[in-house]
Amino acid sequence: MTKGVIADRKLPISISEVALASYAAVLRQGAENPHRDVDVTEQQSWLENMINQIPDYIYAKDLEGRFLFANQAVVTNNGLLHLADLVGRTDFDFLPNHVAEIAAEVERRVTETGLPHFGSEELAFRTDEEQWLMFTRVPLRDASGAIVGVVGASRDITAQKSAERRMRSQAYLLEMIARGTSFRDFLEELARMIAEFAKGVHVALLTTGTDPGLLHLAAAPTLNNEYRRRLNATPIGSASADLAATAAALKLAFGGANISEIDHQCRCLPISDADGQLEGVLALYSSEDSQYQPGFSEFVSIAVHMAGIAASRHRAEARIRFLADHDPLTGMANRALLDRKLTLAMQKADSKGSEVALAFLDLDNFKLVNDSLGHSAGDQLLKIVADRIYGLASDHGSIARIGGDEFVIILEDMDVESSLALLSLIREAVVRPIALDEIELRVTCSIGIASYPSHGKSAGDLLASADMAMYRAKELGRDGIALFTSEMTAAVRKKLSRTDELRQAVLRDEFVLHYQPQVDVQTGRIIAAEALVRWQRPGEGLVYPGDFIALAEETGLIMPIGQWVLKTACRQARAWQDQGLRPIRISVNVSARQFQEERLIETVADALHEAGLDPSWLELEITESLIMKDLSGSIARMHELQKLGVKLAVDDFGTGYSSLSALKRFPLSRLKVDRSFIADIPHDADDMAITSAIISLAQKMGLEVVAEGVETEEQARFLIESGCNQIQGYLYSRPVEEERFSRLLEGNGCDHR
Ligand SMILES: Nc1nc2c(ncn2[C@@H]2O[C@H](COP(=O)(O)O[C@H]3[C@@H](O)[C@H](n4cnc5c(=O)[nH]c(N)nc54)O[C@@H]3COP(=O)(O)O)[C@@H](O)[C@H]2O)c(=O)[nH]1
Repeated sequence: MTKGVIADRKLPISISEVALASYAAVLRQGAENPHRDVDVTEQQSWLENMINQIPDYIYAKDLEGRFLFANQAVVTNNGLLHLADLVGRTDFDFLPNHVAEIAAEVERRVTETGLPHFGSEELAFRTDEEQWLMFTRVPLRDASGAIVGVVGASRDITAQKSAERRMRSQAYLLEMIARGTSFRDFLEELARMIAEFAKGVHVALLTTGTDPGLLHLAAAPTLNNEYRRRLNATPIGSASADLAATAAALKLAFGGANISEIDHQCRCLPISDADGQLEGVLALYSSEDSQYQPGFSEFVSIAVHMAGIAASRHRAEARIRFLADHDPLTGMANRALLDRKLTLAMQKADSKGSEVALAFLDLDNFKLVNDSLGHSAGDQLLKIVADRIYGLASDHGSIARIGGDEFVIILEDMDVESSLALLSLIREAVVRPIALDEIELRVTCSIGIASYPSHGKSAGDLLASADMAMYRAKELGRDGIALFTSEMTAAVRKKLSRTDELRQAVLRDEFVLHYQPQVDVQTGRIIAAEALVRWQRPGEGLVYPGDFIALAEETGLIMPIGQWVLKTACRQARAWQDQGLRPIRISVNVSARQFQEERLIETVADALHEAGLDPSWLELEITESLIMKDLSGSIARMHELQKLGVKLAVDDFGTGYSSLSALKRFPLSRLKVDRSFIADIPHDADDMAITSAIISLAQKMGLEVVAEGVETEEQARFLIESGCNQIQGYLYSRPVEEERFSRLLEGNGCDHR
């Protein structure tokens, strides 16, 4: 009846064991009390009926293994109808010898030792389907207690065994996922496991790949190469959710191989990741002859779920691997991958004796886009620019994004000259209008080119050369292309050391303010002082702002310098007031970076507060071109400053192309006519016309107007005649140190209050 002892274990007493014990007790009672024959017969029939209702297998055998008794389940399981057909026969009459021998051996041990044998799990081979039984065997004793045979009971535990197996498989699959087994190996193992749960069923696991709409065969362990080839690149049913269409396509591919005579059914189950995105399908090919183990469907559901988890993990790992080498925004190579690609390109060029052109592309004023339109608009713009660069350059080389708005293009087998045509096309493509939501933008770029092997022997050096060339393009007015020259290295070295010196100057407090008076020509009084910074560089003397402000702006050092200027100027204005001098306005230049800095309002308020200066005595000079770079942002900022109570003046007025309608929106107190218009008065009629137009414009708008750079009497006369009463320039005084300015103020007519 059974074969193959798998394991021994104690079980809680089952109903069949109770029945067995009762039956043995009844037999014993009958033997011990002959006067109760009738009762015993009745009881025996009652007991037999009861035992026959039990689905477990219960039997008794003599010492030779012959059946003495069995319930109906045993009779039926041996293919018989009546107990009488079984009694007297042995397992050897029903089972192959080697199988019957296993049971006989266990029963022999029980009868010889008198020890019961509890809970062995045995695989039954009677049915075509796998069947597991749990056996218990106890000695059968006669009235004297002598062992006369064996009583056995077994229970079908196939469902329990299959549940255990499912659990084990599930645990194994989870372990594979946790161990990071490759997705392909995982699917191979999964397909094998499913195939083991059903005979005559073929399993194919297909995954979605880079080709949209196609499924790629990942695992089909029971299929030969011809089938596998046919199944690969099967189209996914429309909208990927149409699994019936997918199944039909897979069935067609399977049948198309014409290997099997049998008409197979194809069932498709979607494999989805945690977000419900289709990652692949599980295709099951079955025929009428297919046989399934209990719990097959449950295992398939678990398998599909596990495949989804593995797919999610696989996707996450692939993403992590991708991000290690790529820029997440544009998908382009990042700096690490660029270095590797560039090194490889250089090695190839060495072996071929060719050149590599390297272009460094930086967008001009990209920060303004970010600051004024927000980072999301900035990101959109970068993606569009990246696409344009990619569209033109991808056939010729590799492209990387290595910083916010910095792109690098490696052009293999190209010298600098031949790369120029392509890079010009890229520059033109970048500058084409870009539509962002409702705004249309234009952004220019500066490109620097360096060439291997002439301009750098390592990837780092070559990139630094291209970077220097790009900076040269910026210096030349942006929106252009510059080639690297060896002089640039010297210039860059100089710039680097200058930056370092400037940084040290900030730490060592090497700055000083000079003050230039602004005079009311009607009264001859000094009405304001412009604070102008100088760098007292040890061993070099005074360095003027023209030689370091741009560098400070570029390196960000303008922030601490500007803060110092603001504080010192406010303190000085207050000090003059404290000395009893007539209060005058102090005018301070604010650079682009300072103006855009978030904490500007706080910085100004702090400087005023620390100095104890009334805000109305502080004027901030902002250049017209700075305002025009981001008109609405600048106006908003100007209003914030105005709320503090400080005055605002537009420096270099007339050079920044502000429209009249824009000018009306600026909360200004003064316009400063740029000295470039004053310089050629009285010789340049155009400048004179412009100057008088600016003056009358200011008057009409109710603004004060001051002319800077006034060096001659003629210039002053012209300005006074044109209606400009405030004048600043060498004619009255150069910028001077604080002490000298105090004396100027003291001796300036009715200086004292
Ligand atoms: N962000 C900051 N910028 C500053 C600061 N201090 C100065 N600056 C900027 O540097 C520019 C040059 O300044 P400077 O070399 O001091 O030149 C000033 C005057 O010396 C010069 N000037 C004045 N009168 C005349 C003249 O009659 N002729 C002539 N050729 N030059 C003259 O003009 C400069 C002042 O110009 P402006 O500011 O436009 O009124 C200077 O322009 C500032 O932008 C600082 O602290 N922060």
